[in-house]
Formats: sequence, C-alpha cells, structure tokens
Amino acid sequence: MTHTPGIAVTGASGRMGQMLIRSILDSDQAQLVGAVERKGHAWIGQDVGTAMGGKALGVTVTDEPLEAFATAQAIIDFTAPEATLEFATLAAQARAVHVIGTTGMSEAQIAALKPAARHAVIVRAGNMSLGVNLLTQLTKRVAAALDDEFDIEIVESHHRHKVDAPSGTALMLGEAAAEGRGVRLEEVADRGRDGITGARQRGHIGFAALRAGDIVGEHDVLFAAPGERIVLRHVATDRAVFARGALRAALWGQGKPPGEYDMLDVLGL
Ligand SMILES: NC(=O)C1=CN([C@@H]2O[C@H](COP(=O)(O)OP(=O)(O)OC[C@H]3O[C@@H](n4cnc5c(N)ncnc54)[C@H](OP(=O)(O)O)[C@@H]3O)[C@@H](O)[C@H]2O)C=CC1
Ligand SMILES: O=C(O)C1=N[C@H](C(=O)O)C[C@H](O)C1
Repeated sequence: MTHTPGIAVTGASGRMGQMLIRSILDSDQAQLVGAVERKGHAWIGQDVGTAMGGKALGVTVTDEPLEAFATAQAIIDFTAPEATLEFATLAAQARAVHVIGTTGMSEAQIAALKPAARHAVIVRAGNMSLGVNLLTQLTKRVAAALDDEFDIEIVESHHRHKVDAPSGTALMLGEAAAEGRGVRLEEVADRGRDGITGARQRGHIGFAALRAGDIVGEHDVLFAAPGERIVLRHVATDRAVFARGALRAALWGQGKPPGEYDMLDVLGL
C-alpha cells in the first residue's frame, strides 16, 4: 500500500491558496487534510470546497493552525511574512514539511526560520515554477560570461494587488546575476530610482517594478552594452505553475533530513 501525504494549505481563500487546493485535488499523489485562514475570516467553520463555490470536501476551514497541521505531512504556505514565521514554528512542532512561497520577507525574518529548520524540512523559494528556476541558472551563466560593460537590469510586472517589491523572483534573479558576476547583491543593488539619481553606476544591478491589472508575473533580465542587448524573459500566464511546483516540493521533502532547501534542490538544477 502506498502512503499519500496529507497536505494543509494556509491562506486557503487567497489567490494562491485556492490554486493550491485545486492542484492537490487534481493530484493522485497527495490529499488535502487542512485549510487555514486568519481569525475572523468569513470562511472559518465552512467546508473549504463549498466556500470555494464547489462541492464539499470534508475539510473545514480553521483559524487554529496547529489543529490543521497535526494530521498533515506537509504545509503549503503562500501568505504573509509574519504569518509564515508563526506557521514555521507550528509546522516544526508537527514535524511537517513546510513549503514557503511567501515573498517580501526581510533578512531578519528569513534568519528567524532557522530554529524551525533544525526540526523539520523547509523548502522556500520566491518562485516555485520550473521556468523561473531554470532562468536563474541561465542568468548566472550569462552574468558570468559578460563583464561589467554590460549593465544588468531586472524588470518585473505583477497584478495590482501585489504588496511587495521587488518581487521575490526579481530578487532570486538578482542574486543569480550577482553570483555569476562574483559580487554581493546587497552591495550593488539599485532598488528604486526617482529624481536626480546621477548616472548609472558601473557594475550595479537595477530593479524596476510595474503593478497593473491582472498580470500573473513577468520577469525580464536585461544585459545591455553599447551596441547590443540580451534579454532573458519569463512570463507566467497561469498561477498553476507555482502551485504545481509547491506540491512537487511538498512531496520531495518527505523523508528528507531537517534543514532549509530551495526549488533548485527540489528540481535537481
Ligand atoms: N513563490 C511563488 O512561487 C509565489 C509566491 N507568491 C506569494 O504568495 C503570497 C500570497 O500571494 P497571493 O495568494 O497572491 O495573496 P492573497 O492576498 O490572495 O492571499 C494571501 C492569503 O493569506 C492569508 N493570510 C494572511 N495572513 C494570514 C494569517 N495570519 N493566517 C492565515 N492566513 C493569512 C490572507 O488572508 P486575508 O485575505 O484575510 O488577509 C489571504 O487569504 C505573496 O507573498 C506572493 O508574493 C505568489 C505566487 C507565487
Ligand atoms: O505575488 C505574486 O503574484 C507573485 N509573487 C511571486 C514573486 O514575488 O516573485 C512569484 C510570482 O511572480 C507571482
């Protein structure tokens, strides 16, 4: 008999929460065992399937995360930084794999995940799609091949509801470019230009963010020198690519030693 891991989804009513639940229901390798929302949310106490406008799934939305995590082998969490820190402690208590898609975490918040990672597997990535993770590797290679005569700029576009900038993906791409160049991103990042900024500094990596309409997620890595330009581009047209990656991470993490991992580990890139 094969064991099908049980998965709890936090932020169940969110754009990604609902997409994750659909992906789990479509999969024969995992089952939905929990759905979490914050206290006071209109979905608390309802069956998550009916709350989503479909048939009942036998999973009641709860505001008690530990209750939902107790029967889960993995937690998939696309919420907000403070919530993710709380869920990391509880997922570790439940010894469940914690897949973190939440972006906008500060360095201090990322460091605060360490105690939880001593007891359980954490897989965290600013983008869970295969395409973007491959793009990070391409970015690193191109950055390593070109000198700083080529200016590197990362341009990202997202829907009007997104609350953090630069996007988690843009930061992953920036880290990859910096690594390829052999520099530290924090020393060369230009994260916002406005007013009389002065000329562009050689060797810097620039970020620009657009927020408009219902754009799912688009990222360009631009390498520009006098006379020529290379543009590496990823366009997500369906949030299902992130959900599929997160589910793959939840399954991959089963039986792995406690620690912090990313999607490059999961995908073997
Ligand atoms: N890594 C990746 O591949 C991807 C990452 N993301 C990231 O995922 C996150 C969520 O994105 P998205 O789904 O679009 O955002 P939404 O705002 O649609 O969803 C977030 C959900 O989390 C809930 N939430 C927030 N705080 C808590 C809490 N304390 N307890 C329980 N639930 C909570 C929100 O509830 P409420 O509405 O009540 O606030 C909401 O339902 C963002 O950080 C985004 O950048 C998105 C796509 C891909
Ligand atoms: O908020 C989003 O929507 C997305 N967030 C992630 C990010 O910050 O890069 C991934 C994806 O681009 C969609």
